[in-house]
Amino acid sequence: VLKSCNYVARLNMATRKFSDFIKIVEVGPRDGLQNEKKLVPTETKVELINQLSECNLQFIEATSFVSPKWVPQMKDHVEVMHQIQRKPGVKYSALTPNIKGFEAAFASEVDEVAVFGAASESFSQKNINCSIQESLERFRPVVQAAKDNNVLVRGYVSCVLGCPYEGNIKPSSVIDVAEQMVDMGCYEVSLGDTIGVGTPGSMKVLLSELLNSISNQIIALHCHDTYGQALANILTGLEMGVTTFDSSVAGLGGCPYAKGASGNVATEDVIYMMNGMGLQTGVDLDKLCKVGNFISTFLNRTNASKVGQALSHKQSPKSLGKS
Ligand SMILES: CC(C)(COP(=O)([O-])OP(=O)([O-])OC[C@H]1O[C@@H](n2cnc3c(N)ncnc32)[C@H](O)[C@@H]1OP(=O)([O-])[O-])[C@@H](O)C(=O)NCCC(=O)NCCSC(=O)C[C@@](C)(O)CC(=O)[O-]
Repeated sequence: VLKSCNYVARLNMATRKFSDFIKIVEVGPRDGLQNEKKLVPTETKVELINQLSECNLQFIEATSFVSPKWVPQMKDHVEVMHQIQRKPGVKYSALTPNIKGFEAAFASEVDEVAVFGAASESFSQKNINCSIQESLERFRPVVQAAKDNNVLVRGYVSCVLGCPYEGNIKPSSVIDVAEQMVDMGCYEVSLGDTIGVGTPGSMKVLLSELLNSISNQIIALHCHDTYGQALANILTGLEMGVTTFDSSVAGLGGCPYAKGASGNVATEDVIYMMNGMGLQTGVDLDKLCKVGNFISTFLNRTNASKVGQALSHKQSPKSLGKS
């Protein structure tokens, strides 16, 4: 206990923050499912989101209002938003690549939207069919329309630590896109290690440069776990004062336009680590493990969360992972 208290004290000193609350953005229903080859029935998506809401997750990315030709799995975005049971206090968000997506998302009463760009030209072309600069021009009216309607906008930057088409990406390319997103009015920028190639070394280099111009309080990390580095990268972010992390129940996920990328870091694993460090997320790990088992069973695959696997063999996980 003493050790973790010391850690939190050091972390607070490093971050000049007086709170030990960590914001978790659950992206399983969107990032987790978008790459599934077989269409997941709308009722299963709705059930997943409802169960996640019961775990006290406060931010759930529910779907994306993208072209059904590009990502068929998300084509039931309207139905999903209409059928979920909204739990008071939970923010349900969606991706919106353009104004058409924003208008549909707004009509479906999303609480927040996210625009998504990249630090790699090739990935931008493959994922959203335009250059980085064109994408930023396309996001501007989305952010403006959202502002006019009091909807918060998050910005994603993909490929911050590597690109499936271009390899290494310079921090300056990430910073350039992130700064433009902040300038246009995004309240938070999530840095995506889309193919999970980053290490604490490259994460530290990126954040050291990026945090010179953007506050750690508006940065989120979105780590895929392809090379098993996601928790280590998150810890690096924590040590540098980042307090918002994206994750996906049961480690589901991958991007349809980033071949070979595995799922996001599992939410269960992140919560277990935060609990062990004495950091607060408010998330009920016991319930979350059950949700991870539910969706893994539905998809007929092994639960990719280490914690989910370990705890499904124990009787009560409640006392575990606590400092
Ligand atoms: C951006 C576009 C639309 C450009 O696609 P485009 O083909 O250049 O767009 P367009 O404007 O020429 O329109 C083509 C067709 O799409 C329709 N359309 C156009 N927009 C919409 C919309 N919003 N909703 C529904 N339909 C739409 C439009 O109406 C038209 O329909 P048609 O006339 O041919 O019947 C396309 O490339 C697209 O949808 N891409 C999405 C790709 C995607 O979702 N990727 C995964 C999410 S990003 C990710 O996973 C990374 C992240 C965020 O997790 C972070 C990380 O890990 O790095």
